[in-house]
Amino acid sequence: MELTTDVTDTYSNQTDRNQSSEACSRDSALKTTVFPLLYTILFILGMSLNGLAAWVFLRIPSKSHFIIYLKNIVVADIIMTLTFPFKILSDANLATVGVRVFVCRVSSVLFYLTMYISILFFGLISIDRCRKTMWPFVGTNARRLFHRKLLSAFIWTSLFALALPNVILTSRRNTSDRFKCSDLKTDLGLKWHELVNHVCQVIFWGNLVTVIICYTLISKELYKSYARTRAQHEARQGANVPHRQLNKSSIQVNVFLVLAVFFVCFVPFHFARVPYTISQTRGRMFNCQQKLFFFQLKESTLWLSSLNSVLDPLIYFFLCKSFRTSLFNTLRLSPGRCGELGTDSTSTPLGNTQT
Ligand SMILES: Nc1ncnc2c1ncn2[C@@H]1O[C@H](COP(=O)(O)OP(=O)(O)O)[C@@H](O)[C@H]1O
Repeated sequence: MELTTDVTDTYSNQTDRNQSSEACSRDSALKTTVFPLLYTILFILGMSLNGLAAWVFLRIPSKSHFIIYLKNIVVADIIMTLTFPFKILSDANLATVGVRVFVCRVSSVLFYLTMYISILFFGLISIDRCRKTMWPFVGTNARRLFHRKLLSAFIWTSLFALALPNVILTSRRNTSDRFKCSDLKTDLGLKWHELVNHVCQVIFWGNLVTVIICYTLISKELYKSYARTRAQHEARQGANVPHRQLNKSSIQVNVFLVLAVFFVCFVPFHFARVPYTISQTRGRMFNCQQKLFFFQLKESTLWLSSLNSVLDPLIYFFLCKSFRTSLFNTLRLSPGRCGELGTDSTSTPLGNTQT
């Protein structure tokens, strides 16, 4: 009798575990179908738009800080886009174990590396746009341009050095075919993974504050300049000037493009990342349902971050006049009304730059 009860208990425990591991399996339709489809769209758009952007930027000399930063973002976006096919295959369960290990060890690490490189260069772009707005007549010279190139190399090298241990310390053999990236990490690897995520949170929130401060200063400066121009115009004509209104709204859209991209793409991920990293490194604090929830939240917001690689080319188009001109020349198109985006005198110091 006792034996029967024991066996029944063991059986029901086993069944519970199986049921709960099924309920907690990551292999939902969201992971295996929806995200692979969404990433395929991003891959096609990202390769086309960033390929075109790289081709255009190759024709533009690095004559300003702004262009140097944008070129760095194009390179980061292309590398990020190239990691998507591995993620698609792995998430859709179409990849071999070897490819899934490669995703954990190399391609995901490259993905995050390029994401934080883009975030850092966005911060630098905001500072540069702010400087241009406050001191529009201060130019640059070869020495300063060289310093910006050195700074770019420093950013790539230091983020690479920070991410490299995530590759090296993902060295444990998988014991089953169903494994998570954290299962492949050594104890030190898990600690490093947590540390890197904390550092990356600091990088992100630091840059977000920088972008907000810079664009608030830019908006103020622009408004002053707009009010001045409008007053001069009204003094001359003594009437309302509707076409100015149109220019003002186009300026504001451009000013807030960088901010909007930053908020939509990166803020949700950085909120979701905190509990997910804790669930990876201190697993006992959560049950498997909670872990699954944090994973799905992280994956959904990660897609928004990946969307950044497709939205960046829009930023080049709207904020960089040299890019637009070179693009229209390359495609042998007439700029039409788009040429006006960067020629509005009130917007010259802003993002809508001649550089
Ligand atoms: N901010 C980061 N910088 C560099 N590498 C990272 C970063 N965040 C995670 N990684 C690495 O990317 C790989 C995938 O991590 P993660 O997305 O957390 O795992 P999972 O795909 O299992 O959810 C791991 O090797 C991890 O250490």
